[in-house]
Amino acid sequence: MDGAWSAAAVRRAESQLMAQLPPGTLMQRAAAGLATECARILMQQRRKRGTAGVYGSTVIVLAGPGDNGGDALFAAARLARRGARVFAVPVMGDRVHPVAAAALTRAGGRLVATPPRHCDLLLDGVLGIGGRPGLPGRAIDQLAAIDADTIVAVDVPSGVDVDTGAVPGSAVTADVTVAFGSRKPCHVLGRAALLVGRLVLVDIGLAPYLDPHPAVRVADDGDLAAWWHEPGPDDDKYTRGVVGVAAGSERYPGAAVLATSGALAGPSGYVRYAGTAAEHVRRRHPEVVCTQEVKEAGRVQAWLAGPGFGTDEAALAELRHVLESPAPVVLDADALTLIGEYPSVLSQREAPVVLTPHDREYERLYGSPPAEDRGAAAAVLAKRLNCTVLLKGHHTVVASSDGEVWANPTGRPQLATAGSGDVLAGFMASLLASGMGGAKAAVAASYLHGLAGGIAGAGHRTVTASDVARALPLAVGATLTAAETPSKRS
Ligand SMILES: NC(=O)C1=CN([C@@H]2O[C@H](COP(=O)(O)OP(=O)(O)OC[C@H]3O[C@@H](n4cnc5c(N)ncnc54)[C@H](OP(=O)(O)O)[C@@H]3O)[C@@H](O)[C@H]2O)[C@@H](O)CC1
Ligand SMILES: [K+]
Repeated sequence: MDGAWSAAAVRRAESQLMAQLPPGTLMQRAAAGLATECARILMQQRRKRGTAGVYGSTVIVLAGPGDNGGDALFAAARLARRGARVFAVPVMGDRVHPVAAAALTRAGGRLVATPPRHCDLLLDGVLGIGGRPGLPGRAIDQLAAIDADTIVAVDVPSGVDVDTGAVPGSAVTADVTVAFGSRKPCHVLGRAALLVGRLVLVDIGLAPYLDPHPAVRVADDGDLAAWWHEPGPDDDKYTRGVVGVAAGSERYPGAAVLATSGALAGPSGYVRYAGTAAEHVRRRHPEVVCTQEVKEAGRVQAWLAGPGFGTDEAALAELRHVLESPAPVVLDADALTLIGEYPSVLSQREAPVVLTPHDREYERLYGSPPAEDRGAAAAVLAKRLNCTVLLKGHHTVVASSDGEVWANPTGRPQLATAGSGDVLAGFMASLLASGMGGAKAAVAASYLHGLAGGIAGAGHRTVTASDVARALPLAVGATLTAAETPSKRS
């Protein structure tokens, strides 16, 4: 498991590490890693666009008053020694890291009030983990005036709320963010995560000192492999888990087809469908056993209820039947609307429930839209309803009722397509049926669904929900293989 640590947790780890090192060592490690990445970017730009490599390139630094500016200035000094023309602009009066500014000047860089209008690379060293949200006015003006081929944020895109990923004011939009020691929540949560661009982690030796419980957990291939239930020689279709899908209607048969596609792509051995779109499901998936009603479906190890299901009395009655079962349940789409209207139907429930709201559904359940701190927003709803909550978005968040928050690292815009959520919900129910716990199933489903979106959309192809369902087994295979041979994943 990987994670993202709050600014305070990073500072605690940093002070333990620094106590054992000569002064300035950590900043030099950070600056060296940053300069290496900048040099790589400049070389790539030369190959692609025929512009300068490091030698002869123009680099502008927006330098804030603290150590973040220090990192940027020391890295820029390294680039200046390799022949880059470096201009550093102090953006908070004259306050800049004095030792780093002197190092830059010695290397041939210049501190200026007005830099060139165009540069090959702009280093955002305005604010790091000591920054409050928002940017100083001079930084805003410079960002508007400078045309940069690539913007590299130092540690975090300046202006974001580091611990929550909220972006209440102006902030830098980076092409690449070079982060030191660990991810911070802003790299994986909320609108801030959209400003990060490609994230590069520089190892500065902090890992052994970080709290084992990060503020936000981030799953990796190893977690997925550890949680996955591989069928053994004694398994049969029942022991692998039976998943029940209560979805779709005469009006929305597609939701039933897509949700069962998702369920069939998962690890369970048997998929039952209960609902009025049975004919459509049977035609598309002859392996699914269909009934008209939940009551007739027989035993299952996990249910999905909700996609395309309707919100009328018949749907409410079916939802009640699902919730009466002792099996874990995923509630999606129309089931969330029904829970918002009749919250008492959840109150008797003891077996795990996973809710999968997008923002409007969240509002129906919670009474107000999710806060900009989406990790906290998911966690308060999870606690109130004693459920796991998967809050959908460009960076999906999962919160368990005991306060664990996970950010999904694999999401991508291609997944914002009709029916994609039905596939996700069906797949998640299959993971639950195979014995995975509520939060793990939600985390694993969003992780693999994101990878499947990438596989289906490779080569910038348009992606449909059916494509995502077809790509899910490939995503599973790639993840389990990569976990065995970590170097195989590019
Ligand atoms: N931790 C580590 O492991 C390592 C950390 N390292 C680096 O240190 C960075 C953290 O540096 P840092 O603590 O000096 O804080 P930083 O973010 O540069 O800025 C604080 C200054 O900004 C000001 N200020 C704040 N908000 C503002 C606003 N909205 N608008 C305007 N001004 C604002 C605030 O002034 P104040 O107003 O509070 O007086 C203060 O002067 C970290 O991100 C990483 O890059 C690496 O070198 C090595 C390993
Ligand atoms: K920064």
